[in-house]
Amino acid sequence: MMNKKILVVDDEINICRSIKACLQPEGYTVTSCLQADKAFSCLLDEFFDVAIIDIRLGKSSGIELFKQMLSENIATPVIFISGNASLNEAAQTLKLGAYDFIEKPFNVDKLLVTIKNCLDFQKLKTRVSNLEGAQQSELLGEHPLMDKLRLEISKVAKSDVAVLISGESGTGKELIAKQVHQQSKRSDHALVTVNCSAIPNDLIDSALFGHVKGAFTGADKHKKGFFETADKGTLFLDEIADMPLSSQSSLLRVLESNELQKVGSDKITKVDVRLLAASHKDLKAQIEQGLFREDLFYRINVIPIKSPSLRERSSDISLLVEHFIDIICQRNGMAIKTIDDNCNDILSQYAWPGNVRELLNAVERMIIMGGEHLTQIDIPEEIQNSKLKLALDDEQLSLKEFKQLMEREYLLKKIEQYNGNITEVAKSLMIDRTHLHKKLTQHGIKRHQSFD
Ligand SMILES: Nc1ncnc2c1ncn2[C@@H]1O[C@H](COP(=O)(O)OP(=O)(O)OP(=O)(O)O)[C@@H](O)[C@H]1O
Repeated sequence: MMNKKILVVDDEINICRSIKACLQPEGYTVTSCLQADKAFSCLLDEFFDVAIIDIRLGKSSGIELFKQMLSENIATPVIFISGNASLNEAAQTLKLGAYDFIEKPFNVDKLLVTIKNCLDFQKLKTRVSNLEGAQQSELLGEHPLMDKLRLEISKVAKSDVAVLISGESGTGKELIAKQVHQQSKRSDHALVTVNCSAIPNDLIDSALFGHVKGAFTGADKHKKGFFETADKGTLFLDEIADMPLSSQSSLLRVLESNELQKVGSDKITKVDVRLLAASHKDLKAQIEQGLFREDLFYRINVIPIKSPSLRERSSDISLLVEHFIDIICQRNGMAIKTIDDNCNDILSQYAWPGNVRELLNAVERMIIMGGEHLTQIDIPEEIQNSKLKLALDDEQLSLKEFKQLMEREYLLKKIEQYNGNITEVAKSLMIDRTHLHKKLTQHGIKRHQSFD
């Protein structure tokens, strides 16, 4: 049984009946509607794999219904049917993005083939967008901790259990969730990502479970929640520690029963969702402070995965930098820039509190502001300054080495301050230009393109 859901919208009851009679024996579940407004509320309430809509619906129009669907981001593909529509109207439906148009009276085989092609096309579209997503969501790193992480991902992807991804901010928790989804049997369906900290507390329930029209002030239409959008796919709840306690109870109920009630409704809707969650906060500490429900913690933490900080795998920094240079230059239509080897030493010594996200931003800044060959002076100041702090803390450093290091850092800072203008730098340091050039050679500071 293929169990695909089809919505038929036609104001002639006999057409609805005859389409139902052809589709049901083929394993389709068919819902019929005689009016556009009823059809629209069905589409808001439930997910359909295909909608078959008549262009002329008594007083209303199938094309208007389709426009309403587009404005609500209802992604159900539409096949239009009509016995008396003009060529112009047929062309209009296709232009708006309908999958196909069939003229009435149609033969059963033609309808069945069109539905099957439409379903195949949808499947292909999801695959292509997943593949595109997979390309952008490659987890880079050759450190053994990354090999371990990739192995864990491939194992959990084969199961359907809840996974809790922990790790500092910017370590790639969202990428891990994408990988788990893409490698799982749910990859032909949606991965819905929700950042719980970005939704106001009083709207979380309606965002997750949906609401019906009039459920609260401002609820002027029915709305599907993230759970229903993720039906048959994966729901990734990022920053789950920020979810209020009352919503945590509702979430637990839904996870245990696989059923939900929209806010303001007593109708029960079945959902089939795999849950992934992430937090950079320590959930055990949150439980102790009474901020997170212990029973929910056990429900979402069936398998824990830890995303390592960049500090723990600093040997991966040069590889990440090269990759980011390639993608950022390509994205901005620039020739690929090169980078000095000693930049990697400096970048590897920094603590990276914002992890890979901070590294990505730093490289982006260096590319935008720097020349064709990136050198130490292109590295953002706060990262350079951290080197001074490290030097001060380094008990192995001799006075001579410390003085050399300070001198080098000071020269770089001045060069940046005067945009590489050597005459100005020499003047500010109260030495002559020849002396300054000698110092630069001695410290291996290369001439930047904007030097004089
Ligand atoms: N191993 C990696 N390889 C390539 N890119 C990575 C890697 N880890 C993280 N990134 C990139 O770093 C950025 C931040 O990653 P992501 O959003 O997944 O982190 P996060 O842990 O979910 O952060 P937060 O806790 O703030 O939500 C993204 O642009 C992501 O593509």
